[in-house]
Amino acid sequence: MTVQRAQLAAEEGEAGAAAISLRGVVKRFGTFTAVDGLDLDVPAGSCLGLLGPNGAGKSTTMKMLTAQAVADEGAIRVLGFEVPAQSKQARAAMGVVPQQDNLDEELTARENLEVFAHLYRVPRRERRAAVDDALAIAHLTERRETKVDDLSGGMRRRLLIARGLVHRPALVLLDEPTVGLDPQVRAELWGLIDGLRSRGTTVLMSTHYIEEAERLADECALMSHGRVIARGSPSELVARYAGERVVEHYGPPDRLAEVERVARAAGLPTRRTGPSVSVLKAETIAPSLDEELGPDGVRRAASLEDVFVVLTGERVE
Ligand SMILES: Nc1ncnc2c1ncn2[C@@H]1O[C@H](COP(=O)(O)OP(=O)(O)OP(=O)(O)O)[C@@H](O)[C@H]1O
Repeated sequence: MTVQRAQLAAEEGEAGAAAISLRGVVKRFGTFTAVDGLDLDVPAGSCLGLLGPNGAGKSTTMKMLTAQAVADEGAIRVLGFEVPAQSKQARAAMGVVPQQDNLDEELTARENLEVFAHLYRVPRRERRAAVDDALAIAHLTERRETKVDDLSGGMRRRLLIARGLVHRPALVLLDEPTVGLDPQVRAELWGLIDGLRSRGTTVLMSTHYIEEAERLADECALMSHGRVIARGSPSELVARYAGERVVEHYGPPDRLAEVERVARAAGLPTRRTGPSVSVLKAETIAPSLDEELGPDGVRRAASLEDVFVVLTGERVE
């Protein structure tokens, strides 16, 4: 596919076209390799959740897509443009919502969006409608003349997202969109992100909140040590790595160690959660093994959190 053709396909959200493609991408900081041969495609029109523990390389990956960081090796293509060589064009076509709130507090919600509409070269006669649309998407129409300083934390976050949408990009990058927010504000933002997805905007969202990825992403790419170690829809990942059910055993440390030993000898994955050990893929446990594991297990449905912990060896927040 030619560059122009790929670009058109990605911009039009053609099924199967990759809006983002990374091949063999490496990023080093001194002797430390933060991104280690990353291959990743984000199909146009989908929402991909980049999930991983702290330090997995999610933010560095996002930064390389906007050329804020430059890869040491590999190839990156965003909406058909090569990055960093054509990063100016790529940045003009995508919306970026940063983790840090950098709104202009002295300006109103509307003025903040107007500045960006101008920066993103939205034609003058279309600017007003573009700003109005972005305000409406973020449910901020009634607050258009409110100074940012007087908006609540949740409203500011919605305005930050609206600002990333004002030039009607085909692709939006969201870096940890709800980090540190209370549950109510998080739920509001989830509604907003869900709306983007249903309008066909391609979304790449980094997060370390499992629930966020589970709730919003068509697919999750689980990152660890700078690579994607598993990818699929949340339900596919759960089925593949954790099965249908989990049995959770509570007890003193030696009892937990015993459960782990027995389960692992039978080839079943396990995870530790504070005072308990969970045995995954419990639906495959034969009656004799069930007896050996003991009657104290509590059964529950397997979750994406189980997958995260088993594959990354990390705890979740
Ligand atoms: N500018 C830098 N200089 C040196 N090391 C860096 C730099 N930026 C990132 N790193 C290191 O690279 C690794 C990956 O960082 P990155 O921020 O991409 O991870 P992350 O998955 O986004 O984690 P978090 O959720 O904590 O942001 C970390 O170990 C981090 O300390």
